[in-house]
Amino acid sequence: MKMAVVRTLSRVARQALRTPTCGCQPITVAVRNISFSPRQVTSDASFHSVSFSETDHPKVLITGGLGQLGVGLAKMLRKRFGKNNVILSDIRKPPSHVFHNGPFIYSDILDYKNLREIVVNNRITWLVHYSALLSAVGEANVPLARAVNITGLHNILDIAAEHGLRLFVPSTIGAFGPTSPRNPTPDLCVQRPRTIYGVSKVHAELMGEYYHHRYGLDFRCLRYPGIISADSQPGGGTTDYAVQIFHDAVKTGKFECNLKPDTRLPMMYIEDCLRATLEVMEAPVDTLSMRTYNINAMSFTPEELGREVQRQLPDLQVTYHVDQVRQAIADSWPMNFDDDNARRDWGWKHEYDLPELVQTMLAFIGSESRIAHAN
Ligand SMILES: NC(=O)C1=CN([C@@H]2O[C@H](COP(=O)(O)OP(=O)(O)OC[C@H]3O[C@@H](n4cnc5c(N)ncnc54)[C@H](O)[C@@H]3O)[C@@H](O)[C@H]2O)C=CC1
Ligand SMILES: CC(=O)[C@H](N)C(=O)O
Repeated sequence: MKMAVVRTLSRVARQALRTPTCGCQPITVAVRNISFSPRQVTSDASFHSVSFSETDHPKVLITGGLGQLGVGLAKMLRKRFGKNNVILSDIRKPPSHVFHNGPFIYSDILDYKNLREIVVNNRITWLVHYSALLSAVGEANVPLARAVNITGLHNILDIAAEHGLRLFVPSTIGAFGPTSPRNPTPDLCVQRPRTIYGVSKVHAELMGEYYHHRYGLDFRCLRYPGIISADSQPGGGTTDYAVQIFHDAVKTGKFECNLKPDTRLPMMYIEDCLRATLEVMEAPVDTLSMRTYNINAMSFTPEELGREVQRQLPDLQVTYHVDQVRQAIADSWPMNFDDDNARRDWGWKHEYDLPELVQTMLAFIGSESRIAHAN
């Protein structure tokens, strides 16, 4: 009796593997090659895949483009691919310098139809998905973080798969947790983050890789360290202190840090981060042995950063008033990031270490503040 049941189950399983009953296509067939959408399958579906020859310029859409990273990325991509080939989008109103520097469009990633209309009407071929709630603001509003970072990502994945887009989704050092090896953290290890931000980013990594294997989606993902930029403000993360210190050092000569002096985290200057993003997007498929890579540049504590800033501005006073939420998050994140695979596979190489970072940031913010005083 038992053997008969086992035989029947094995037969059913073999059949199920041969002929999917879910209406899905066999695993080996890429979604764009057979005009099949994981979201919308109709009996008379007539989707066509976008033909994108490698010699053409891509047509890029950046979601969440008004945050810390999007405007800088658009500027770099527009230099390379032409102003009108890169569209910034967000749910916020763009400042006038952004609005007048190239195409901007309203797009809420939770509105699937609107997203699809933008992709179709503008013949988008690359999608850079920057919309997200970061670690600290995510903990302050978990339902919204879950909606934007998880439901929004589902919309992006389906649209990218349906229209044969090359999709970049950034992940983060925050995709690791207290049980991950922290010094250094390799690409593949335990990932049990304790924030909704981290959980949503692990979900994004896994879903993107799943869509790649299941539907042939050209998904590419880099885990960014904390990003430091002079002309854009961070959006509510744990690593924000490393941007604020430069503004306060120049403007007031005093900085109150919300992390403990010995909290070590991986960091990167924005120029390196944006260049890495373009490089991985342009990397030939056969160089990518993985679809999610760590990238790194440097690693420091608030105390070490303060000392380096004081080499240029010796009067800077640094004090500490620890934010318990951010400290708990930082204590669960990598201290150092192992990015050997990115360096080996597609030639990743950072240009800014701590001294160059500090010089560049102070030069930029100092000259802005001198211009502001002169006006
Ligand atoms: N800045 C950093 O240090 C790091 C950033 N990343 C990732 O890079 C990406 C970009 O980061 P940032 O520019 O720093 O983020 P940010 O927080 O500065 O900007 C995110 C943008 O998403 C937009 N947004 C929110 N809800 C939206 C919705 N429903 N539809 C469309 N847009 C929406 C916001 O208006 C905002 O402009 C994020 O995915 C983030 O997780 C990863 C690691 C480090
Ligand atoms: C490292 C990140 O992902 C971000 N800057 C944050 O601190 O939340």
